[in-house]
Amino acid sequence: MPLFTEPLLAPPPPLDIARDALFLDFDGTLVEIAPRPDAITLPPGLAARLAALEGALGGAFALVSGRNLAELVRYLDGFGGLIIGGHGAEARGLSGADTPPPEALAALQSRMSAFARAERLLYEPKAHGAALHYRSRPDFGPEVEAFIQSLLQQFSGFSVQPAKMAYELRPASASKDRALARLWDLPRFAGRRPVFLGDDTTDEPAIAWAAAQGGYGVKVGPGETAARYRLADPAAVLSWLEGGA
Ligand SMILES: O=P(O)(O)OC[C@H]1O[C@H](O[C@H]2O[C@H](CO)[C@@H](O)[C@H](O)[C@H]2O)[C@H](O)[C@@H](O)[C@@H]1O
Repeated sequence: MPLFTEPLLAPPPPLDIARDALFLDFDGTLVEIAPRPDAITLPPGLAARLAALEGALGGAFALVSGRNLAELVRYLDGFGGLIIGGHGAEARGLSGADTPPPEALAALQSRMSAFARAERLLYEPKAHGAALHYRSRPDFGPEVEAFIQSLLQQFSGFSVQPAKMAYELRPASASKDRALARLWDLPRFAGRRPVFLGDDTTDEPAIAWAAAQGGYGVKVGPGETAARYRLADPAAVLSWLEGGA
């Protein structure tokens, strides 16, 4: 008898463009995970495809990522819609939504960068935090986590954000679900049902938020989740978005 360690979930029903509001994560959801953050390969015509989707949804669409907003804007040149970056700390298209960077940001980044150099890790500075990637040293996760936890004792205003082969520190007040709750007041979302697609731990609060508003979440890839549906990978996401799942 097979032993299932995670819920078996069906693919989502087709998107209802007249009724749904769509929120998409970036890394691992639209774009395959790569060895380094700057080594991703964008699916052909991604920005134009997102722009078309946004139009079809009457603007009820946003990209919601942990990445720096500036990077997302650069990768998606040609898509002019709503973007949430920095795990909810930054926004394009929503005035007054940006979280001020925590006061201790520069000191914190200097400690993380020095640790990365000493331990041969990849350091990723962010506008509101920073990440330590240990993909090149896959067994080193516990040490990275312990170091990140130790920083929490010394610098206030941050929360730990686990990511795929990485640990990040982000502003404690920023999260994807809180950012979505702010977006949700925009007139374009009125009367719609939120649908959130994501692949990682940072996406689970947003998945729960979508369900609490009467919508649903879709987990991309394997792993435990509160989502109602699952798609295997970014290729399956793109196919579903184009009506082919
Ligand atoms: O919220 P997301 O759009 O999913 O962003 C989460 C983090 O994604 C990036 O890191 C991850 O993807 C990299 C590229 O595939 C990969 O090399 C890394 O191991 C993953 O953790 C990004 O670098 C982070 O800033 C995002 O927070």
